[in-house]
Amino acid sequence: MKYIIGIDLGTSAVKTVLVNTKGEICAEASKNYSLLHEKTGYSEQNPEEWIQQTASALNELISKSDVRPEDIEGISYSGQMHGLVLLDKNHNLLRHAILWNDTRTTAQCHQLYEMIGEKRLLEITKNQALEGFTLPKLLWVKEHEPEIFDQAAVFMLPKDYLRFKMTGLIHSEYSDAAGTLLLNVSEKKWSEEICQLVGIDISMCPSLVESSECVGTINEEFSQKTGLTLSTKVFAGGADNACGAIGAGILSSGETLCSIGTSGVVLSYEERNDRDFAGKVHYFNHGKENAFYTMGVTLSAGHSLSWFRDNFAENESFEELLADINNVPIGSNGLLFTPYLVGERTPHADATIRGSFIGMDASHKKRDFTRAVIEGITFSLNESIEIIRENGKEITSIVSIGGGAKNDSWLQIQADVFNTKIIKLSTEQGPALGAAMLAAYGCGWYNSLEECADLFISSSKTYQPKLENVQVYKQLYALYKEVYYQTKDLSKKLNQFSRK
Ligand SMILES: Nc1ncnc2c1ncn2[C@@H]1O[C@H](COP(=O)(O)OP(=O)(O)O)[C@@H](O)[C@H]1O
Ligand SMILES: O=C(CO)[C@@H](O)[C@H](O)COP(=O)(O)O
Repeated sequence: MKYIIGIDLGTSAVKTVLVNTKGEICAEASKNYSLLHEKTGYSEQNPEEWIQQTASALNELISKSDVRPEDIEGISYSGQMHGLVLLDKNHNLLRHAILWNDTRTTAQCHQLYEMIGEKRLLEITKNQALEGFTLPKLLWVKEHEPEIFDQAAVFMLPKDYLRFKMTGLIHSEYSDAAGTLLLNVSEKKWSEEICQLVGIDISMCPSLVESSECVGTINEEFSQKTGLTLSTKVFAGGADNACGAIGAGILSSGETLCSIGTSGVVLSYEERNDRDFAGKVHYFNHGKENAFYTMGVTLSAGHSLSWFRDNFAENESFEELLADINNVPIGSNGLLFTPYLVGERTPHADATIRGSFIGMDASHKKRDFTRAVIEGITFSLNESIEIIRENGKEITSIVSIGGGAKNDSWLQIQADVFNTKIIKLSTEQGPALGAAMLAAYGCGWYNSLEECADLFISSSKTYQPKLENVQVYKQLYALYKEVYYQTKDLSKKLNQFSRK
């Protein structure tokens, strides 16, 4: 039997899966790492930790599976998007990675509009200038750490750095490059025009390949660290949301995904490279060749729940914390939560907005707060669904993946708030499975990703919207949407008192 490995370099952990030719998951191993929040709005990670923890997860994966390393034919990647990794000319790291949920770059986003023009930026990249994207981070380093920027020879995205450490070779691929604001999304090439206008040398951009392309094999150093053989083929991989979509079978028009990890994402497949969403949702290249997707992002989706648990229910598992939410009525007894812990992306591109509980009263218990957090995250994702629907998409079913798809009550809440059927898959491995599928397809096991999806993916349960719940949620959702406008200015004023 032959095997492939999928690696998902997430924000909270690296997850690895070993899959056989029948699409069966034979082993899983995961290792956590930390987030560094040195100041309000900052979010960084040490890329060396990604490498150490991936090596340790792969070691565990191989030893517990008992497969012969020479039977592992291919390996591929999914990675948290947008993070900036900077290397010098000898390919040494210059600083910690600045991550997708770091919001220090509001000034650089304004500068980008001044240098390029909002309309032209949108024409080339299909996206707005948002704090989370890579180019504003590059400009921030240029302005605030010139001594580091002067040494920078190449920039990389998180999983591309991991692949580089495993092969010694530097590449980028379209699905992740799309999230940098340096890619001409429809023409699939780095934009010389943007590089020139913002003063970035285009040689800093790694060469581009397709997600399923073989870029090399495992190098000596990583083989020694993990037990992988030098003959295992390495495929480029994709952005975590592209891989999440592949791993959920979102491979043709009309298919939509909801992924609740640290962030929350609503993603809809697009065949064409020329649709105009006016930057209201992201428009990126898929991991499937010449395909695209639109996507709305809630920055703190799962993060809001883990923040709540870590601070107010420290010793409880997510299962324990959520056990009681069905004993709380829809609307959490008059409590609303907005999940703006680190600002927001869709539909409000606003780095200074902060979260709130509205409607607290003396009768509220912890379970009311817990349900309010779950409902608030789901309302926020519904704002992205609303934009996609308003632009002519009919959404009649959504595949739900990520940590947020582990809980039955939450899946029913998604069906009721989104007013559509929700499909839960039989494996929880979304992006890691998508990465494994890229390796399986790249190895030539199947003629297409679709053929691979038929074998690898199956649904385990569906959740239908309940009409009476849908009606109540519609009223609550209208109130939820008002909270942003009512708290926007307050958040700005409070900002001066936040931790610097
Ligand atoms: N059993 C569970 N029930 C509900 N939510 C969960 C559960 N387990 C994890 N989560 C949520 O999922 C999030 C982690 O999702 P995951 O997809 O593993 O994240 P990432 O890929 O961002 O590292 C947690 O922050 C938490 O909010
Ligand atoms: O910024 C985005 C997408 O634009 C995030 O979705 C990141 O890609 C991180 O994802 P998770 O770690 O939450 O899966």
